[in-house]
Amino acid sequence: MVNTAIIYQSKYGSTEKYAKWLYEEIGGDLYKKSDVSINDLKKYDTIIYGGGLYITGIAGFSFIKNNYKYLEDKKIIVFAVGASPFDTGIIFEIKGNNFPNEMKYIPCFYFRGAFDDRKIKSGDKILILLLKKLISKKNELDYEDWEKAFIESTEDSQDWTCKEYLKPLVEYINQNYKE
Ligand SMILES: Cc1cc2nc3c(=O)[nH]c(=O)nc-3n(C[C@H](O)[C@H](O)[C@H](O)COP(=O)(O)O)c2cc1C
Repeated sequence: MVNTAIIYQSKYGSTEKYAKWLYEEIGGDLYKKSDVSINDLKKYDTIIYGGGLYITGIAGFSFIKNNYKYLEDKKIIVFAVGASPFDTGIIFEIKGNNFPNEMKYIPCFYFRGAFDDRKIKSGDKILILLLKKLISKKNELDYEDWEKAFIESTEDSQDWTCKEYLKPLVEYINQNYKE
């Protein structure tokens, strides 16, 4: 798809992996969020934004939210990458936590990422300790999905990234946006 920009923000590489796999599948132009300005996006019909999940927020998504008025005439698709296992409620949760009302119609996809304790940056190490402390004060039965996955995945290194997860997104694009 020539007229498509895939933009991503990735801290530890999972979202980047999915963005690159997607680029291999559908083409277009691939950008790190830090390398692109809203002006650069004027020429595209379709904008696909991907970001890692950090304490339920999609990394860098304010770039899309804050510039939404310039993007309203475009087709937008969002994907998020996190440690939580996939279930049908997760898209609802991600949208609830990240999408303002006027953006709720935007299609959103979720892919499972990775967690490697050895690669965690020092700022995140402190955050992880604090989060673990907070979460562990709750009754295990009350854990949100991401909290459960967070506690389990931070015990060990895990890599759930898999190209197959992209299938629903690629199918969606082929069905709806193929020129
Ligand atoms: C401080 C911290 C907070 C996180 N919060 C969440 C979260 O809320 N939900 C989730 O599913 N995964 C969470 N994760 C896991 C990351 O989303 C996961 O490692 C993902 O693969 C990161 O993608 P990236 O490497 O492209 O940034 C968190 C990880 C860290 C280090």
